Amino acid sequence: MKIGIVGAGFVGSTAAYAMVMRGVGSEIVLVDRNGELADAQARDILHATPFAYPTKVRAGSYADLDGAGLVVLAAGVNQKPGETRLELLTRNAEIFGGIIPEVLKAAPQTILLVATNPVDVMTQISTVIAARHGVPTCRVIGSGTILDTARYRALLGQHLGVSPKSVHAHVLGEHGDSEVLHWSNAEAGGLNVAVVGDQVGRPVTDAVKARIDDEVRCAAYRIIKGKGATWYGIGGGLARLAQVIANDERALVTCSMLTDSCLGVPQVALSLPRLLGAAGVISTLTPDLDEAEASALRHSAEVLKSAFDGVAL
Ligand SMILES: NC(=O)C1=CN([C@@H]2O[C@H](COP(=O)(O)OP(=O)(O)OC[C@H]3O[C@@H](n4cnc5c(N)ncnc54)[C@H](O)[C@@H]3O)[C@@H](O)[C@H]2O)C=CC1
Ligand SMILES: CC(=O)C(=O)O
Repeated sequence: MKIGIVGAGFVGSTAAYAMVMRGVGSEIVLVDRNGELADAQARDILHATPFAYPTKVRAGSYADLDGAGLVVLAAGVNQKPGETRLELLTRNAEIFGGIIPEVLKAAPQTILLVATNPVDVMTQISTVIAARHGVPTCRVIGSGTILDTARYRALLGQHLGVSPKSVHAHVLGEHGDSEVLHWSNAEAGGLNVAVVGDQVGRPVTDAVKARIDDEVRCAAYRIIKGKGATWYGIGGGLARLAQVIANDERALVTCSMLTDSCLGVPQVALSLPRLLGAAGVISTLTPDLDEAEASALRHSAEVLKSAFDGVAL
């Protein structure tokens, strides 16, 4: 599959590198308004292919996205220290208004995978713009909480002394401050993590849960304070989503998509467990939430809905 990436900064270039390392895609085209940057990133990543897979990597224009099965959107501004994702909305919405028609002119059949923040609202904006070009909702996906879910699994795995690959736990709702860690059904080895914690002598106490919640929810703020931006986690997450789509895996992932109704909040893009394959999102699962989790997810949906409603499109 040919993959386009618009925005060759930290996130876009790391996604391309992670795709090359995983052998995802046969060709990757990097597009950026800074053509010199896109060209330099493409050359640098191409030079890693002998150590990975023989992917063709190059910089290009929008016209070079012709025939792409997937286009990742990672263009726009990122957060400065202390800034929230939602504070980026006005600037990035304007940028997407220009980018999406160009992408769809070259690749009308593509799946759009949005990474730019605030990713859920940007996904909803992209869905509205793409619909004007005949693109169905299921082909406009946001990376959503793929990254937060990875952070949650990594930290839970670390606490339990268990591989994060054996931990099945999800972050739902906004990729952002109102996100919901789904504790009541977090599992490892088919058992609730609370039971696993007791059995391996590493109890998942309320204090442990509070620490993991804080580390997941505030991860971006802390990393941005230390190094200015985040890129490895999301780069890995975008490459994994691309792999699921390219291989028609029908994997269950937490990603964002415009959703008809979430706990009574209509027409909002947010993350829920979704079945993903070559055609995009095939179906969405309804998570089994306790009362507090349901209330937190409804609040998250309301935050996102109100942010989207404030955008002029
Ligand atoms: N969804 C997620 O989990 C994550 C999302 N992000 C978001 O990804 C976005 C990109 O972040 P970084 O790569 O760190 O920023 P960056 O500044 O390194 O890269 C952004 C790139 O977009 C390009 N760009 C800007 N306007 C453009 C336009 N109109 N057309 C083409 N290219 C354009 C810039 O030239 C720049 O190279 C930000 O919104 C950031 O918040 C970052 C980390 C995780
Ligand atoms: C920047 C961002 O969205 C993250 O690292 O979660």
